[in-house]
Amino acid sequence: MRPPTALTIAGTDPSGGAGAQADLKAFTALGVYGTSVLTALVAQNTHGVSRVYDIDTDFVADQFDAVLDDMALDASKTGMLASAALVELTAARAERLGFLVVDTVMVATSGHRLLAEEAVEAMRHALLPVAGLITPNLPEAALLLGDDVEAARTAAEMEDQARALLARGPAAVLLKGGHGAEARVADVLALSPRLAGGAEPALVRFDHPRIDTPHTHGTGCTLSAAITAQMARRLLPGDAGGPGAGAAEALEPAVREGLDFLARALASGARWSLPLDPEGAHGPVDHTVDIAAQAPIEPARAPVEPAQVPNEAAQAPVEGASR
Ligand SMILES: Nc1ncnc2c1ncn2[C@@H]1O[C@H](COP(=O)(O)OP(=O)(O)O)[C@@H](O)[C@H]1O
Ligand SMILES: Cc1ncc(COP(=O)(O)OP(=O)(O)O)c(N)n1
Repeated sequence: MRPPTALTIAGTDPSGGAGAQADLKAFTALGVYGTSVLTALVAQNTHGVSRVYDIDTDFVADQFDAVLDDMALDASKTGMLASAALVELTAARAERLGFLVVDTVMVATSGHRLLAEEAVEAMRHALLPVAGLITPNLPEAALLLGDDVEAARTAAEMEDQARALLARGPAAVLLKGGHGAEARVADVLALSPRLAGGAEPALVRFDHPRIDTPHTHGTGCTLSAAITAQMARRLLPGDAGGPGAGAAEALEPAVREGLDFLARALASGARWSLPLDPEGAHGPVDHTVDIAAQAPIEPARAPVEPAQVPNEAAQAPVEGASR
């Protein structure tokens, strides 16, 4: 038996909240076998990115070969692609990636560039046309539409931009509204006519309460990975390659369940205090939220309160703890 299998093509986050680490956690949490092709090594944590170490394009190609020569993929997602060369390398392999979710990562919340400026054009002409779903946030959607386009501010503008992005070739667009400030967050899913099975694009609006938390590091990565995992679980071999009947039926529920998973992970992560210095930190979401709910694991020690950290207190064995 082959389990549902997915690939993330992404940069790293050693602190575990974003990038390939977040993607693999989300795949695992949702019962999907995760594989990875790393595009850049990023020194970052809940306070931001300090350094990016590029990986040679030919070594990224070798990683693709290692996975694709060995395993069949139901779905894949891209995160940080770093350069135009890596955007094009990925696009050239699209046919073998299963249903392809493109998270159009460009700039980290901390302001660090994760995609070279000149690579935006490669994303527009090479990757958008081969994507099953793209998941831009508001600033990314504007930039994909043109260098002088402004981010959408209203629901009507979001719908217009989602439709305009569909015209660039992806089978579907999820325009994420997390960057607004309203009490409710709205995301718009636009399905191309070929996916919606009609003459016009179909629009679905997802509206949910904004969770009051500073811990939003990796929300975009986690959402796109959760949708990828849901597609991998739903698609039969043969469905994934094009926006056929299987993908059309699977996509809306996959997006809905991906958003629900993220909402649970955000709500649970809101109670965490991982950063040693909480001032200005954006902690991760809780990818284990469902696993912990299904099979509660007895804590090996009492939870550490922030005041006990650092460092010796966190490392000293807690009395009565079994490890
Ligand atoms: N505080 C929040 N409460 C609830 N949902 C959120 C919150 N922040 C972000 N989201 C959701 O997380 C997803 C990613 O949001 P966004 O911040 O727009 O993208 P990115 O992380 O790529 O910049 C979206 O679906 C958005 O609705
Ligand atoms: C390696 C890597 N890839 C992507 C991101 C961006 O993560 P995202 O989920 O869009 O949100 P922030 O972490 O920027 O809040 C990243 N930081 N690192």
